[in-house]
Amino acid sequence: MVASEGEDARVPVTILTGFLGSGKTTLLNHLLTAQHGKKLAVIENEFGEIGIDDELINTVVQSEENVIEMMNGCICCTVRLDLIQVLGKLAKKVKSGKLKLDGIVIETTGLADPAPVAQTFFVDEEVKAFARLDGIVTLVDAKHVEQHLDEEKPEGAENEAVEQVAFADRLLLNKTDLVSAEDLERVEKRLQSINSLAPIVRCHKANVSPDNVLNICGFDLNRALEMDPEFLNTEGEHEHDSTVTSVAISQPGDVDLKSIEAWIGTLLQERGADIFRMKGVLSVAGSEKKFVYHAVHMTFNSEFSQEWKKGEERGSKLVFIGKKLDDKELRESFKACLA
Ligand SMILES: Nc1nc2c(ncn2[C@@H]2O[C@H](COP(=O)(O)OP(=O)(O)OP(=O)(O)O)[C@@H](O)[C@H]2O)c(=O)[nH]1
Repeated sequence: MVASEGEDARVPVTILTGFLGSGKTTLLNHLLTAQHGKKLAVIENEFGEIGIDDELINTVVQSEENVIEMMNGCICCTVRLDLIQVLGKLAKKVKSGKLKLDGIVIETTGLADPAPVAQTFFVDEEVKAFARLDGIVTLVDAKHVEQHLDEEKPEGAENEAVEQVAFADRLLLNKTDLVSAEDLERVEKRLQSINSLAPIVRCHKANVSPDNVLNICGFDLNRALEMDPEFLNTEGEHEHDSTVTSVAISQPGDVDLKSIEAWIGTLLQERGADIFRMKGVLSVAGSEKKFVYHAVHMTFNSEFSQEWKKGEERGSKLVFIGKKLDDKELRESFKACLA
């Protein structure tokens, strides 16, 4: 597409944010399968040292059609330079005519503050010339958001859930099936009290029209500066709540389904308040399919999904994010479930 005079020809960028388990990957899967005719590049960022989200993105759409880039680590701190690099790589391909791109979607980790990610699009000259920040879209888990907004943080640490709502250009109030109409009203009022400008779209399974997410022309630098006068200060420090940590387990071989179910059941019951997020792709003995599970606090979902491919090494990957996680204990109790 050739831009007409006055039109911004830069690639629009959407930052997808939202607390752990709010539905970002679910939305991404919709965006990648919807018939909008746009070619998107997706940049995935994960907290924790092993990647698992790429497994959770519908492999059908992980085709040549879409460009998926992975980055591990916290996007708002250490991996900012990686982000600039990934964007630089995309810019080069677009410039040389190898790639035509209608949009870039950056999925941040559930614990990221979107402001420093947004800042990248205003302070790095090369990035600025190639891409424009179109909007910050924040997924909100209707069932758990209040608990995270209310959370007392250690001195100096920011509340990421609040930042994510405050910086949103659009709020997608997801998981409407898990709460009552009164709860929804109350949550909506709470969101408006933090951010009165962002329109709120209610949804189930993050099923919204791509028009609600892509090319919304939502980001306004002046508003960002009003909220945070230090928005463009690259030296600015921010501190995460260090009591929230992650444990990642990667284990070759098969697990026994019954033992795993019992183990997860106990964790949900006994640790559901402290474990914000669990997810895993497991190799279950006797099954040709991958066993995928998700938990957001005590809400649990699991299914046998895609088949193991021929020649693919079978094994399990699990991630836990939360408070008071005991690395050693989690590993040992998981090992007891091996087949
Ligand atoms: N009941 C219900 N579950 C949902 C809804 N949307 C998403 N989920 C489930 O919530 C879980 C988390 O969804 P994800 O899309 O992985 O969330 P996420 O924000 O990408 O999670 P992280 O990347 O770990 O922060 C999955 O089991 C989803 O199937 C919804 O509207 N209702």
